[in-house]
Amino acid sequence: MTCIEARGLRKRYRGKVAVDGIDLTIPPGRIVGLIGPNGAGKTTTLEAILGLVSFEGELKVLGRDPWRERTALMRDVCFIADVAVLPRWMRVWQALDYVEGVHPRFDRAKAEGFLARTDIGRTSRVRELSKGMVTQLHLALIMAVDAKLLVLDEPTLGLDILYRRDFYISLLNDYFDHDRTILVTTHQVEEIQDILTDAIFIDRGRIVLDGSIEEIERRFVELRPRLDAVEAARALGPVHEHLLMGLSVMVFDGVARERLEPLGEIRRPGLADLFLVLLGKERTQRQETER
Ligand SMILES: Nc1ncnc2c1ncn2[C@@H]1O[C@H](COP(=O)(O)OP(=O)(O)OP(=O)(O)O)[C@@H](O)[C@H]1O
Repeated sequence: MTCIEARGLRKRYRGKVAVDGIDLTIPPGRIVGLIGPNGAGKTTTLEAILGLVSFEGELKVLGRDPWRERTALMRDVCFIADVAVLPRWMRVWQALDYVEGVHPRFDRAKAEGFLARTDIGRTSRVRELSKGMVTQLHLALIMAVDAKLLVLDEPTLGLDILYRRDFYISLLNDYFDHDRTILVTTHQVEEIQDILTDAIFIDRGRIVLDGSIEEIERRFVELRPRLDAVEAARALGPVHEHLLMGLSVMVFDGVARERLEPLGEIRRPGLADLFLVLLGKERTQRQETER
C-alpha cells in the first residue's frame, strides 16, 4: 500500500494559498526530505497529512483520509512538530510512564536507551531542561514508538551539532527499516542529504522537484570546466552558472555525463545548491508568466 498519496492537495488560509495543488506518491520504506524556504508550505503539507488541517483535493495516508479518520490513523503515525511542547511540570520518568500508558507500541527500553546518550536525568522536570534537552526528550519518546509513518518537522531545531549528527545516525540505524516511512523537513539540508532516499523541493506551495536521490543524481551534474572548455560547456546549456574564485561552476539538467566529463571536473551537486538553482529558475519562469 502507498504510504502517502495526494492529488491536487490545496490549502487556503483566508484567501492566501499555502499549498497550491500538489501531487505526491510516497511508497513505504522511504526517507523523504521535504525541502523549501520559509513559508513554502512544508508545515501545512505535513499538517494535512497528519489530519490537523482540512484541505481541498485528494489525500490518503496509509489508506485513510487523515481529516476524517485521524484517530485511527494516529495508531500508525508518530510526529514531532517544529515546536516541541511537553508539560513543564512533568518529570522525565512521568513522561515515559505517560507514553507507555497511552501508546501500545511504545518500547520503553528503547526510549531509555536514547535518553542514556543525553545528560537528561530521570527525575528532572521538563521546566528544568534546556530547549535542546526538551527536544532530545521528545525525540526519545517518539522514536521509541513503533509507527509506520514518522513525520518530523524541523526535528533538530535548537540541538547542538553533535546531537544532530547522532540523531540522524540513530534515525537510520535504530529506527528505519524497510517498512517504515520517514517524512522530514529541515533547513539544514546538508545534514540530511546522505540519509534521504527521496527529496521533494517545494516553493510557494508548489512542487519544484520530486524524485529519488538516484534519479536526481543521474539528472543533475555539476561541472567545473577547464578554462579552455568554458565556451564548449556553455554551448551544452547549463541551467545555472556562477563563479567560484574566478572559475566557472555550471549545473546541467539531463546532459549525459560522457559529454561533460571531457570538459572538466564533474561533481554531484549538493541538494542545497540544487535547490537554490531550481528555485531561482522556477521563480524567474513564474515572473515571466505573470508579466
Ligand atoms: N494558521 C495559518 N493561518 C494563516 N496563514 C497560515 C497559517 N499557517 C500557515 N500559513 C501561511 O501559509 C504559508 C505556508 O506556511 P507553512 O508554515 O506551511 O510554511 P513552511 O514551509 O513550513 O515555512 P517555515 O520553513 O518557515 O516553517 C505561509 O505563507 C504562512 O503564512
